[in-house]
Amino acid sequence: MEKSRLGTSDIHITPILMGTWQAGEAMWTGIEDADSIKTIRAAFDAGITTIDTAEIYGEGHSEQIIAAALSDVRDRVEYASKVFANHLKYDLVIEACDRSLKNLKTDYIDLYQIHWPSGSFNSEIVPIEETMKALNKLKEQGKIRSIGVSNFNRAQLTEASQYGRIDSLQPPYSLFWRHVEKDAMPYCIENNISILAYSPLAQGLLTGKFEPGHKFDPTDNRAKNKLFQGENFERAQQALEKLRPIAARHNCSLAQLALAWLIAQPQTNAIAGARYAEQAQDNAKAANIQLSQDELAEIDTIGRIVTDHLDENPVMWNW
Ligand SMILES: NC(=O)c1ccc[n+]([C@@H]2O[C@H](COP(=O)([O-])OP(=O)(O)OC[C@H]3O[C@@H](n4cnc5c(N)ncnc54)[C@H](OP(=O)(O)O)[C@@H]3O)[C@@H](O)[C@H]2O)c1
Repeated sequence: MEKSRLGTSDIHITPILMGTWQAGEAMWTGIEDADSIKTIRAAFDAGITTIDTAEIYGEGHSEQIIAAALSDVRDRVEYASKVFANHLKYDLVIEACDRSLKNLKTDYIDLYQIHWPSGSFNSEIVPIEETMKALNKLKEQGKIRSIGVSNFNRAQLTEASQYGRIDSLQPPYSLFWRHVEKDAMPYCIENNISILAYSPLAQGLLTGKFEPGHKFDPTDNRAKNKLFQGENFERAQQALEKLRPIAARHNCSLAQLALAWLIAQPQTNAIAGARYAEQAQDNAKAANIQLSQDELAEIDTIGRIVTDHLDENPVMWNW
């Protein structure tokens, strides 16, 4: 898989990243640790070398699973982890990073991201200058190789950039939710900041596997995702019907088509979550699909059937 530079850093990342929010028994997804380890290893074997995690995913369990899957190939993978909104004070950032290093069984994290802006989830307000000071210190010490932010809007990203180099933004971004294009994306393009899109399959909706009337298990948080409800869901089905012939022309799945469209957007890489090895393998193949300019424009228009009717992030509850 051809890698690209992360921001202006000397790190190179794959266009499809492996998302590990779902990894392991600590999460609601009901996946056994051994299966998550196999899934992450399958992603690596399929060419995905950049792995996204966070201290809050299973309270460090996701990071431990990544270490179990990939420690023997550490020099061939890039780890991206995150510090949560309740750990943004100087000392807490340093401690959180040390915990993540221990969980990941490594002495450096390639990309360390602020997961949510201070104040999110009722966390204490911490000036961004203080958090950036800690991140710059960690970078100086070689514990992290680059700094990123997630769920920041343009104003927050601009402010954080005053205190140090930001190499990536991780926003929710898919064919069905494109708010970042109007907000922070132009700033990222001007300033050479990579976009690492999360929920790129709209939590699985873009795979086309959910039929009308689908009922989620009550423990599945997607039951609260507005894209899976009412008119949004109906519009999504209309859009998916229009995408099917394009996918058929490329002999690919709808998931691959949605990811291929996304990674063709400026400076954009996609963090695809996968519960099973087959899903990770399927997603990795999206990197080989070449869409023409006409097809990109056609897919763009189809996506608007859904996204233009949404006025807030449908997957807001997510981590
Ligand atoms: N920064 C943040 O605040 C934030 C927030 C959310 C996520 N993330 C990151 O982004 C990653 C991805 O986001 P996400 O998990 O929310 O959404 P996603 O990647 O859009 O969807 C992932 C889900 O789609 C289904 N799926 C994936 N590939 C498939 C395939 N090839 N065929 C069929 N089904 C497939 C799986 O669910 P089922 O098997 O259950 O159907 C999987 O759990 C996370 O793992 C995490 O690393 C970050």
